This record gives sequence, structure tokens and C-alpha cells, in this order.
Amino acid sequence: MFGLEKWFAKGKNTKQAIIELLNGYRSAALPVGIDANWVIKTQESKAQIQVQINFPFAIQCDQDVASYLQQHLGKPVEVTSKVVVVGRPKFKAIKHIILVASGKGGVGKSTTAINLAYALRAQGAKVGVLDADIYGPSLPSLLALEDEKPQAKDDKTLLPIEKSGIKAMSIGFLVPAEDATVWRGPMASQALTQLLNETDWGELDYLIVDMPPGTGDIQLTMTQKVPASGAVIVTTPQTLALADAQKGIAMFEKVQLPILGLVENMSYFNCAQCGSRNHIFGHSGGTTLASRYGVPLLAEVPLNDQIRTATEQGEDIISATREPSSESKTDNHGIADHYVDCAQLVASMLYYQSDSTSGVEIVMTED
Ligand SMILES: Nc1ncnc2c1ncn2[C@@H]1O[C@H](COP(=O)(O)OP(=O)(O)OP(=O)(O)O)[C@@H](O)[C@H]1O
Repeated sequence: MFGLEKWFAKGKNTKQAIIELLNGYRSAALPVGIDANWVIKTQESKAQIQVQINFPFAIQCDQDVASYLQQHLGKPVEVTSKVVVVGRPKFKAIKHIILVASGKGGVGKSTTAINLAYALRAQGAKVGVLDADIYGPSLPSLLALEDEKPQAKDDKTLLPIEKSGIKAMSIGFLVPAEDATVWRGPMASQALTQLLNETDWGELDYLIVDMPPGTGDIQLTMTQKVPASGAVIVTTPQTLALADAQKGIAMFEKVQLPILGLVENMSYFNCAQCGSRNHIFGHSGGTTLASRYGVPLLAEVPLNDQIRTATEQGEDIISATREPSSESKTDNHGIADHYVDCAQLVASMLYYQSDSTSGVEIVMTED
């Protein structure tokens, strides 16, 4: 006895069967399945079953869920979903602020931050990016918007610049880079507070904050000034970078900010000619560090020319390469998928760790 017959034999109707099956669905970002409350509608016709789901965090998995249901129900299934991020905003109308940090410079923190933003957007969320790298703002060039100037909404508020569905603000849009490099610590953290406070972000599900590299006093002060939900730490596999990433973990633990996970960037290189995978900067460092500190390894992103060129040209690599791409002969896991998987994990962790029921609202001051 197969498919729906099996369920009817147990005296269940199609809706009950679907809900039960969805509850048993598992993926890295859906570790306890799809909750019955997220299922908005089920409809069965002769030809197919239609299921409508509202996910409470950024995730796009309609095809996977449809194939899973189809396999069990023995009938074509169409799944459509929307992302409706739940929880009270923690700051203005922003539901979650995510810090992207690194122990040292040049490991690909800004590249990860912007691609994480694109990936969350591609999963159906409302996303903004704040470039807090006051001394070396890179957001204007990552978005290819170097000559843009934000418009003033009124005396006190600036409108963020929008590109590819992302709202962006950076000190780089406001002052020449050479002016910001001479700012001392307090000026830098005050600039960050002002950028966060005085930008009209509107409603956002996730605001990604690209932090300045390092784990010194400036980074610590900035972390304390931003009402963040969690941090993502970017590292490369070299021993030195890992040692610095460890300091980053310690810094966030000190201020009790949840660490959502590690991204190991430039993790390996796939040779386009011979198809072999080379761990040019070392092997398994991120995995070891993640397990030592009990934090998830969110992604192992390869050193890849597509990533460099897209970010240098201000392109949204997630939309551009979302089709299954052949990154190399041995790896058909598209470049975009690394960021999409990372985004889904981050969103899932924020949802499951959320204290949205506590109703606590954080108010920022400028001292
Ligand atoms: N996975 C990758 N594959 C190829 N190139 C990459 C990758 N990640 C980052 N890059 C390139 O490395 C350079 C440094 O990246 P990025 O600016 O993101 O680093 P960062 O850690 O933010 O640096 P900083 O400390 O200066 O802010 C850029 O040219 C970027 O395009």
C-alpha cells in the first residue's frame, strides 16, 4: 500500500497527512521540521496537491519540500511559500541585527557580509547592510555605488541607498575615506551609532553590520553599542587567522552576544584544469575551531574568481549564479549555494534562539 492510500487506511485526511509529513521534514535549517502553524493552506484536486506555507525566518525550499511530499504521497505536489519573519523588532523596525566580524583584516569579511545580505534577500527577507568599517569602508565599491550620496529625509534622517533590493548605508557615502582614517576610537563608534540611528531603514527583517576588522577596544565598544541578535565570524584557514578568529569568539562571549557561527573563507581552491581540490591555506582549521568552541561552521567558501569579480563589479552573485553552476569538474555545488545555505542557517538559528516572546525593546543612546 503506497502514498495517500496508506494515510487514508489510518483514517487520516489529506491535510492531516500533509501536516504530519511536514513535521517530519528535516534539513540543516529546519532541524525540527515544519510546524503545523506555518501551514496556511492545503488543497487537493484530482491532478495535484497544493500546499501554502509561511516561514517565520528567511528560507526558500519549496522545491525540496514538494519533492519530499510527492515521494510520500505519490501524487504531484506544488508548494508555494512566503517569508514572514516573526518577533518584535529589537531596534526601530529592525527585527534582527547581525554583526559580521573578523579577527584580522583581508579575510573576506566584507565579501561575506554583502553576499550574506544578498542570500537573505533571495530567501525572501527584507535586508539592509550597514558598513561599520569606519576606517576602510568598502560597501560603496562592493555595490558599485562610489559616486552615490544618500538623500536627506529631514534634518536628522538620511535615506539609505538601495540596490538589488538591499538598503545600504556607509560612512564611505558621506565622507572621503582619508577623513575617516584619522578618527580616534570614540569618534568611530559615535559615527557608527549615528549611522545606525539616523538612517531611515524602514522595516527590515535583517540588518547586516560589516564590522571593522580586529578585536580591539573599538570593536568591543561598537559591539556594545549595537543591539545585535548575534555575530558571524569570518576567518581563513591559516593558523594565524584562526588564532585571531579565536580572539573574536572570546570578545563576543565577553559581551554575551550569541555567536551564530564561523564562515571559513578561501577554504580551498578547485583547479579548473585538473578538477582537484587544493587546501592552499591549510585544512580543517575552521572545523576544528568551530567544534572547540561549540559554534556551527556555517560555510566553507572556496577561493573562487567568480566571487572576486562579482564583488569587485558590484554584482549580486546570488541572483547571477543561482542556477546550478559548475564551479569545477569535481564540485557542482554552486558558489551561490554556499551563501544561501549560510543565510538559511543564520536565519534559522536566530529564529530558534529568539527571545521574541520577552517583548524587550532595546533603546540606543549616543554617549
Ligand atoms: N572566497 C573568495 N574568493 C576569491 N576572492 C575573494 C574571496 N573572498 C574575498 N575575496 C577577495 O579578497 C579581497 C578582500 O576581501 P574583503 O574586502 O571582503 O576582505 P575584508 O576582510 O573585509 O578586508 P578588510 O579587513 O580590509 O575590511 C577582495 O578583493 C575580495 O574580492
